[in-house]
Amino acid sequence: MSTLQIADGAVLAADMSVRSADVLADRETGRIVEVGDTARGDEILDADSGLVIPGLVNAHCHVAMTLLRGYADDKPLDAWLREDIWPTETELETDDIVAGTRLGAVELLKNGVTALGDMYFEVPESAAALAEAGLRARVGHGIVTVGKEEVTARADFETGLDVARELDGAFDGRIATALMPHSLTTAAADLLAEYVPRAREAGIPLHYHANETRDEVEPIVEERGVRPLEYADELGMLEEGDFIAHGVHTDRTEIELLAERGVGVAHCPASNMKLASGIAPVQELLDAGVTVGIGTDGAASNNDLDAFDELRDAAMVGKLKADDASAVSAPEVVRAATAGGADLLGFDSGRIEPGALADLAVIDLEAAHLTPAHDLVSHLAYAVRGSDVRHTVVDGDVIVRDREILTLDEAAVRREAERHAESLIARAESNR
Ligand SMILES: N[C@@H](CCSC[C@H]1O[C@@H](n2cnc3c(=O)[nH]cnc32)[C@H](O)[C@@H]1O)C(=O)O
Ligand SMILES: [Zn+2]
Repeated sequence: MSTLQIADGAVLAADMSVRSADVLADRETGRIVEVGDTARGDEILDADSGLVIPGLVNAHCHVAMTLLRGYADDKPLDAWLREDIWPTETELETDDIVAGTRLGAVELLKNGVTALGDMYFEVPESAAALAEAGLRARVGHGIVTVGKEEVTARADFETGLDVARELDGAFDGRIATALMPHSLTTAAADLLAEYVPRAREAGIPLHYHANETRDEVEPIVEERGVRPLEYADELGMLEEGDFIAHGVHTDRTEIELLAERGVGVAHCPASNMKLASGIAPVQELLDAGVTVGIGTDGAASNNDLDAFDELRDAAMVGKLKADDASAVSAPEVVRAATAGGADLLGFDSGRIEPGALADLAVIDLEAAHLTPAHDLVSHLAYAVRGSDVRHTVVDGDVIVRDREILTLDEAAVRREAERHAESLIARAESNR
């Protein structure tokens, strides 16, 4: 057994209590073996004056969209996708996506994110880039059929099913998959009816955008006479292990349906604010027993991948929505961003306890904005920033040490991303 000892820090336990302890991880199994006064490990990671937390889980993202960061802002979802994002995305080549994914991976890992849900295209290559950077991810090919011929639409579903089958468990289990139809309005009903059962046969869960905007809910209600999640249920798209993104405009019946089916929600507060989509009823979801995780969504609707920002946004808008300052409390958001997200993605992480995956982040508490330290859970929810992350560990391997990423050359990654972003935009604009 080769071990990593995260030494001399305070540790956040699953019950949200904090105590001084060392964490010992086995690098072969990638799991935590001991929390307490451990014997010396083979390698020591200094966590003095630090808080060891489960690595944050970014439950819903389109990582390679870092290339489109700041390219199109200040528009509602539908216009933003149709006028700016989709026309540009048609120009994306595999190496653009790899460059954007590496850039996103640097940002995520340096901000203490250890696992994510990623919906995009060129998944074999982007999943490899994520895993090689050191991230754990549940990935899928985003399937869109609107505006496509039947053959092309079907081919998109085939690609989605193929990558989900082929990549599940790849990279020593760091990569898991899902069938990812883009949304209930952008993926055709007849093809969903055909492919969802095929995913089930292969034991593949589903992930899709749902109830994100009002404009998405109304056409389904008008055309089918049921709420979007009832429609999803008719298609067999609400089974345990599935998770949706957003769930902003969900009514009581839909919330109960999610709870009954054991389907979780990746809440993306910044994206929902920026696109003026609305505010998800997070406290109601939690009260109903729905698992809630937190996601940044893509960098073009956020515009960064700092999961700590997201955690704070989730707490803030959760209170506004509930009209209650006690709603979406600090412990609740911290749990959502760690164990909640891990449960959504189906990873055995998000909790610091023996047997759990050793996916961890160490927060540097020596900062003016984190002084005094009355309550570290409060700090995690309201005061910590991504830049306070000192170390990040995945599978017991140190990926970020003293704010430096060890798996990638950050300067080279930034240069490459800049180059790909420029050429992508130039190609897209010359087509207009
Ligand atoms: N294969 C599809 C692409 C789907 S990937 C997932 C898509 O979700 C888009 N996206 C990013 N953020 C959001 C959001 O908040 N809501 C809905 N879609 C989004 C993203 O730009 C990307 O086009 C195609 O052929 O067009
Ligand atoms: Zn999204």
